[in-house]
Amino acid sequence: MKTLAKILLENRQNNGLSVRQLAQNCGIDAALVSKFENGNRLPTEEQVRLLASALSIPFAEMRKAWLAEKVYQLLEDEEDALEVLSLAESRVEYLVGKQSLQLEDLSPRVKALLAEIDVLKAEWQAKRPLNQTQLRKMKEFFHIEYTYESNRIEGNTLTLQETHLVVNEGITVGGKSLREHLEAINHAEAIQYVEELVGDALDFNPRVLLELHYLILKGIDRENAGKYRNVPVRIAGSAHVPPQPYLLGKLMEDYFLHYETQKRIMHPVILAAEMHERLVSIHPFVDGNGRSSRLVMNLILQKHGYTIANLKGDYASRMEYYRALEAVQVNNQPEVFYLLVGNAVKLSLQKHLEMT
Ligand SMILES: Nc1ncnc2c1ncn2[C@@H]1O[C@H](COP(=O)(O)OP(=O)(O)OP(=O)(O)O)[C@@H](O)[C@H]1O
Repeated sequence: MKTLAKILLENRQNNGLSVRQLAQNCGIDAALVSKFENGNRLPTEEQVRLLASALSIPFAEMRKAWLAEKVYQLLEDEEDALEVLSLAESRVEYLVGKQSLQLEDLSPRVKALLAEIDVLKAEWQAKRPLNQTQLRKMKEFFHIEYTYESNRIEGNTLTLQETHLVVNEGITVGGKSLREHLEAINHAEAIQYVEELVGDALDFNPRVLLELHYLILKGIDRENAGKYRNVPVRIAGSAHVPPQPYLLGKLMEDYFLHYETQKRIMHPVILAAEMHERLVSIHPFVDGNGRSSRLVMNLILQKHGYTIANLKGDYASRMEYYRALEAVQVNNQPEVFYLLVGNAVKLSLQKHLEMT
């Protein structure tokens, strides 16, 4: 890209104008115009507008060169200029990258899956109201399965049956650590909180996220439960490096802003997948990011009338989940993750329908 100085000089010469003539045409002092052309001074935005008009250059084009020059001037003496630029770039991508994603932007494969899901959802909703005992039993079944699988992703070794005994019967399982017991109990409590929110006017917001995280780490990590991290983190085995802690405040602000702007635009399944992926990619907590993000996804899904999407914790499924996250983070390809979440939503609706 040409510098602003070069654009000015070349366009003035191509227009057959002297510096004085150009200065007269745009009402700017000739000495100042010379400084702009030499790169010794940067015009104001208004001066860029006047120069663009006098030289018949589209203002938007010239403004881009002007903004790039401003960024350059800001960073030219910085030792870590490239690193700062790449951090700023990821912020900008995050802000504008997918903001306008709408149904028509999705691939035919994702759209077809969403169409199937919405047929199933309509069938599920047509079953309402379900018998209360039946509903309670179903919830008990799916909540335990969800706690089991989500904690299994995290490395918890309780079996499905043991998870049931710990959560529903209050039984201690021999040979399993206190932490594993607490993880099961905490996750079940966090689902309960999600359930309350589903029936409540309160929408997903920063306080809800911190509360969910607090419930996940309650009694396990008092120092970090319900708090954003203030240390850098790495995700084991992943090429994705979560942002430095000093960026978290702004990133989380953007995260919730994104939710507010997209919640009435995006398809709910895509919205839920995105809020999940963005949260684990930012990785705002020292621990418990995956479990919290999966709960956020399920809060959004259930608020829109879908059933709990359960990502499985067996080795192959876990690898598929991590690969799908990396595809978004490293290659900016969210499709695989949308399909993964979409398939989990579809399976969940099918299982719920089979049980009615
Ligand atoms: N590229 C990636 N590869 C693997 N995991 C990733 C990646 N990006 C984000 N993650 C997320 O990081 C989570 C692990 O982070 P963390 O240990 O803080 O969460 P957790 O809730 O304690 O554990 P888990 O999510 O494994 O249950 C993964 O579950 C996944 O959701």
